[in-house]
Amino acid sequence: MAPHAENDVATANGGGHTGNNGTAASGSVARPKFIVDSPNVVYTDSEIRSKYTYRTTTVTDREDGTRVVTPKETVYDFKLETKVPKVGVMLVGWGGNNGTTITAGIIANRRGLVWETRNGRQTANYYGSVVMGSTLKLGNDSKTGQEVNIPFHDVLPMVHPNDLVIGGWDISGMNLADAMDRAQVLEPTLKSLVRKELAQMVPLPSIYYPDFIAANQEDRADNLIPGSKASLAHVEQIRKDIREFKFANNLDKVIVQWTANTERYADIIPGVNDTADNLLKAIEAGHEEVSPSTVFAVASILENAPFINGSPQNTFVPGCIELAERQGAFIGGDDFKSGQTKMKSALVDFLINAGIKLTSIASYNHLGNNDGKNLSSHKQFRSKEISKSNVVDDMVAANAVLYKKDEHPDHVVVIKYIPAVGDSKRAMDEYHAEIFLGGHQTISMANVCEDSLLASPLIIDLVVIAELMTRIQWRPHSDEGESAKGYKSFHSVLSVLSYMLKAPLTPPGTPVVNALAKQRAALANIFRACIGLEPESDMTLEHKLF
Ligand SMILES: NC(=O)c1ccc[n+]([C@@H]2O[C@H](COP(=O)([O-])OP(=O)(O)OC[C@H]3O[C@@H](n4cnc5c(N)ncnc54)[C@H](O)[C@@H]3O)[C@@H](O)[C@H]2O)c1
Ligand SMILES: O=P([O-])([O-])O[C@@H]1[C@@H](O)[C@H](O)[C@@H](O)[C@H](O)[C@@H]1O
Repeated sequence: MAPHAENDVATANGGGHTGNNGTAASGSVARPKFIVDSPNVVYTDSEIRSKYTYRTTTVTDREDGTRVVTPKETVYDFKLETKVPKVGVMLVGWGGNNGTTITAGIIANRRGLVWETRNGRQTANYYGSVVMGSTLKLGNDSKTGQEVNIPFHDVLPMVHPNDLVIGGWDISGMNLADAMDRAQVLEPTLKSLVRKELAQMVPLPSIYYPDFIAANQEDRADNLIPGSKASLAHVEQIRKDIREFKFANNLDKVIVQWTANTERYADIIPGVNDTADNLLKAIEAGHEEVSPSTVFAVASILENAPFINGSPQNTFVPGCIELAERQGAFIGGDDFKSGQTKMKSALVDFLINAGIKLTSIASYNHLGNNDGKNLSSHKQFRSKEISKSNVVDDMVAANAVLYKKDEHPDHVVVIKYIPAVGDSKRAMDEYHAEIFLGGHQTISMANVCEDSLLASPLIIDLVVIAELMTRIQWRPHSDEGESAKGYKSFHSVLSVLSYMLKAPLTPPGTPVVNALAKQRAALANIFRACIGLEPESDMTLEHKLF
């Protein structure tokens, strides 16, 4: 049966319809990687529309003590624009270790560079990016029954990172080639191949409010927009920068991502940053408690450019979240989850779900890059300590067999600055647990994390997925035909980005999920729903019931 197509708008393409799950160069429609043959999926020349039945289970505890479990079905209509736009990404902190590394990495991939290393010839890749380096199970082969897995990037039409236009701001005016040298992350042979291009790239001047980052950063601050506290002029300058970057590069969309230094937490002050209007007034009044990252977030929201916070500070004060909701703009954060914490969330998920009672986590690391230098200041470290500590909370709270209410493992986070190791962070962790009959298990782990080489691919994942989310809309299922009525975007707070982040920001009042496997499953299954596919349950009944 030919796949369902509305009004035959889609033209047959080798018998199939020009369904559009593929990858496309920016601004074009991709050839299909696959088509979904279902009455619940409609392909047009510009959209994929799916009718999706979302199945959950509600639990009700009756007064007589009976617990009643009720399957529940909600039917949604999803609509995905399949044209892949031309996208730019503006990095705040572009001249830093992550900013220079991701810029060089995209150029290396775009040009297919190969360079000599002491281990032999190295070809550019996107390893460490879930979008570019991992796969998803599509289904089982109709003949052999074997799993069919496809590149994650192919499940829906997504921007290819090679097509991203990169720019941004930095309080340091150093060009990207010299900043790449300063970062001391990349092999000299690779640097020599991209140096000429990076030397042409100079970060835009940025805002610098000294009290928010370590005093030891002052010597970098030579590329500044005048003014040492929040102002509407700062918001307008950043908005202007975004518009001009978009125009100059003929972009359809711009995504703004904070990869600048970790700031101290901002105090949440009623009347200052508790509501959108108060925050805007506080910025106009130059209130000392409005941080540079919040000013960037506000400017991005007002330009309807998705803003993602790759650092742990509380950029998204309540007024900022309310502003994003009011403007229908996307925000996401906080704090890239790159090495030690990603391992922690996977290991804790495994231990607790194996019924092993984790009783303590000692999480130490030292590093010698500028991030570590900034974190050597207590207030900035405190921001990171919070994001690195809360990552186990949901997994512990979900297991009342092991943990009494409010009981949780001891957990300490230590970060030390040792310049000698540079960007090559040394993480050393000890996980101590109670096992059967009073026994104990102790897992000691050394994890050398090349911090920027682990974090930079996450910048790609965050940008590509945030952009994709701007092309997905939903509505409660309607039989009123496929008019555009009633569709709306996902909530402004993109909790779907949680897999890449230590402290996932979620819509106010909704739960935070840190379990790594759950985060990835949510991402994959939401994308499957957009093409009418059921969540991957891994039940494989086809291999059990015969
Ligand atoms: N593995 C990782 O690298 C990793 C993981 C999680 C989070 N992070 C966070 O990502 C951020 C960047 O990490 P990095 O290693 O690239 O740090 P970095 O210090 O090398 O780069 C930060 C850059 O931001 C610039 N900067 C500071 N304040 C600014 C402002 N107000 N406007 C514009 N630029 C500003 C600095 O000049 C510097 O170039 C840090 O906050 C870090 O905590 C990094
Ligand atoms: O993601 P992760 O490896 O757990 O955490 C890292 C920390 O271990 C490191 O000390 C810090 O400098 C990085 O910014 C990053 O936050």
